[in-house]
Amino acid sequence: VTDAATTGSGYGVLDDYKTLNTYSSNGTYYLYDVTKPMNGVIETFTAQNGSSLPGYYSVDSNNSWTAYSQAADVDAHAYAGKVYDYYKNTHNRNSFDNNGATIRSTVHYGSNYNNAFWNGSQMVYGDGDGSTFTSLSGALDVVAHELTHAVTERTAGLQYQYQSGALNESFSDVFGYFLDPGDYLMGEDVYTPGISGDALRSLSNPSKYGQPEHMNNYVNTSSDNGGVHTNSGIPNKAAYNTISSIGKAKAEKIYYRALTVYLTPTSNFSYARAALLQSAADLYGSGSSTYNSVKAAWDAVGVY
Ligand SMILES: CCCCC[C@H](S)C(=O)N[C@@H](Cc1ccccc1)C(=O)N[C@@H](C)C(=O)O
Ligand SMILES: [Zn+2]
Repeated sequence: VTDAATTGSGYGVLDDYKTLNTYSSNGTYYLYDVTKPMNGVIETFTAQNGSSLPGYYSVDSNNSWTAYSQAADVDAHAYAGKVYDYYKNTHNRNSFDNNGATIRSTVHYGSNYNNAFWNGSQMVYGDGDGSTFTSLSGALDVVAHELTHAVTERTAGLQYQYQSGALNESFSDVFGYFLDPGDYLMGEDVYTPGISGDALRSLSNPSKYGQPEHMNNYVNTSSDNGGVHTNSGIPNKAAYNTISSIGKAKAEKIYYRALTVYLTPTSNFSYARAALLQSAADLYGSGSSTYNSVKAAWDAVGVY
């Protein structure tokens, strides 16, 4: 029996229809995408609500991925492909290692697991408990957040603690916005399925969801690796200030350059300001309005 790349279809977490890059072998279909250039494979697994990784290939008998239990698999696979395409088409980066590394996701991790993460090798998504979250792969900004951790790990290597950790989190949120620019909200598509209009975080209004948005309100804590999900509100607000003044197209070039050229494992907020200013100068000139907008964005959050 011949093995072949195939096109399947199915429904995502929000019951949205989509086509899928799949693979058929011996009469079974796999969420295994071989369509990317330079052999960058994208593959999706299920942990079947266990906690061992990667678990089992997500499979289907007829390439029609329509079961409710397959929705998280469908979105993890489709959205990983979208994030791959973004980094390739916008930044000419071939996967998170810029060398065609296989992008692996596992869904249905754990039981009622209200989170998603990059474990150093792959992306992992819980199904949520149905109240705080629904399946987290159902949001493109979540998938972009997690895959950006992989890019960060292979470039700046920002240590996941205190200010460098808050920057690590912020860059994941900011690229989550670049993938899902309809609003400045984070996770809104999968957060509190019973409540509309809310989100886990907001780039434009961090304080609405309990985050500081000025250095004067930096939270000194040892919990959550030094408050990485709290203090990310400060660089997130600076990013909102930047994007709203210079636009997405320029902002994403500046953010990608800072992440891949200037930031280091121990960079703090002040260094991130300098890295973004240098990137703006490199790309648009040191006296440019773009440069001045980045400067104003960080002045406004009290980081110099
Ligand atoms: C397992 C240990 C914790 C890992 C934290 C991962 S990287 C993370 O930051 N996950 C995101 C998921 C996300 C992303 C965008 C939008 C919504 C939700 C996150 O923010 N997790 C929150 C719930 C947290 O860990 O506090
Ligand atoms: Zn994260």
